Amino acid sequence: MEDRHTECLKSNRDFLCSNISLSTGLLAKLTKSGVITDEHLQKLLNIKRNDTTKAAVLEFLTEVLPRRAPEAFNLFLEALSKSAQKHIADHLKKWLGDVCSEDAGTFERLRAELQSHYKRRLASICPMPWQQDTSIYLNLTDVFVERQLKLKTNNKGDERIVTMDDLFTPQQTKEIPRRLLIEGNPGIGKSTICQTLAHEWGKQSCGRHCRTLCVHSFDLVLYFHAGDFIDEESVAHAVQKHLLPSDCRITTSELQGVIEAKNVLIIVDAFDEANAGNRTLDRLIKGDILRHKTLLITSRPNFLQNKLSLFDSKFKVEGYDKEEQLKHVERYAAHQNIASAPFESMLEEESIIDLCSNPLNLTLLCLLREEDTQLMITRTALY
Ligand SMILES: Nc1ncnc2c1ncn2[C@@H]1O[C@H](COP(=O)(O)OP(=O)(O)OP(=O)(O)O)[C@@H](O)[C@H]1O
Repeated sequence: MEDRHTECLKSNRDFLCSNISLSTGLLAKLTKSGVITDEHLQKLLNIKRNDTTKAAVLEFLTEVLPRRAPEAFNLFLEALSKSAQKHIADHLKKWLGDVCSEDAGTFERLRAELQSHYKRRLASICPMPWQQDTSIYLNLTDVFVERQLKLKTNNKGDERIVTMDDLFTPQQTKEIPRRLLIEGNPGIGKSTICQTLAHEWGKQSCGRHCRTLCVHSFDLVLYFHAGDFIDEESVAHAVQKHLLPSDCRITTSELQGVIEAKNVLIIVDAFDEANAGNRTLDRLIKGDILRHKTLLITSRPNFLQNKLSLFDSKFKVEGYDKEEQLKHVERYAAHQNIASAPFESMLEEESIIDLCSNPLNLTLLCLLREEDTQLMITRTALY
């Protein structure tokens, strides 16, 4: 039986014990629809005969009904309605309706808070976060270059190139992947992929990601750095501390309820930076908690070796190809409102050609080139 139905029976126990009549009509309907077996029937009749109807109802509510299949609750309501006890079925339905609308209210508030958080915090990229004072910000939507990923298709090392739109597409097993891993070298664009996914979701509409099972198919997207889970006993605690404003009055148990009930994508960036002693993250990856939710982890290579088998889909993100390099510099130039020719010629410069396939290096080279278009960029200038 579903948790909310068990909760409903528990919260209305007094009312039900005082009001239900275990009539022959009700018992016959419960037996016919398979809510109770002949054995249950005999037991309930014995209790009713030797004790009271209340005691038999209590046995039914606590020992029988909660252990039956998920559909048993609705069959029970149907049996009540058809045996002249419709007012009891209506009472339970109303209780459920009230609780669901409370949950819906919490969900809507949480969704709105997260969307506004992502819209505010993730709209720009800061390519040099270590330079706090003179930080340069680039508009994510303007400069983002769509990435190709390599999806591992078997254990022999075969791979297939996919786009970001294919991230959540079911692979061989035809089941929606629940544990996804993206690995890639430093500066290759893992965090930017995560940021884009959360930011796109925050924008509410599908936009260009509408062709497949995209990020908008999730009710909620929870976007974390791996370090956000350190010392947090649950995902709900991490949401409250890292994703919500401190005056947002959604309790951790409300958060837990919404996370359990909804279709949630949990994005965790930079496993390599904060995996030691990170118990909640470990439990998430193993599926000890929230195993039916979708978890997307990013990491530099070789940090998840003993956990690789836990992932349904494994992707690699590698350096830019020539076309992506060109897009990167064109978008950068358009963003800064300057001609792209000097940036395009930079891509052909012998001394730095190998550096241009790394998005971080290429961004820094663009910043250098913009500072002084006469500057002949050398590797030394970059470092
Ligand atoms: N798809 C992209 N489009 C445009 N710029 C990008 C893209 N990916 C990365 N960049 C640029 O490269 C920089 C570094 O990328 P990012 O932080 O995503 O790399 P990373 O793989 O997470 O690195 P690390 O492992 O060191 O954390 C970004 O700040 C951004 O300037």
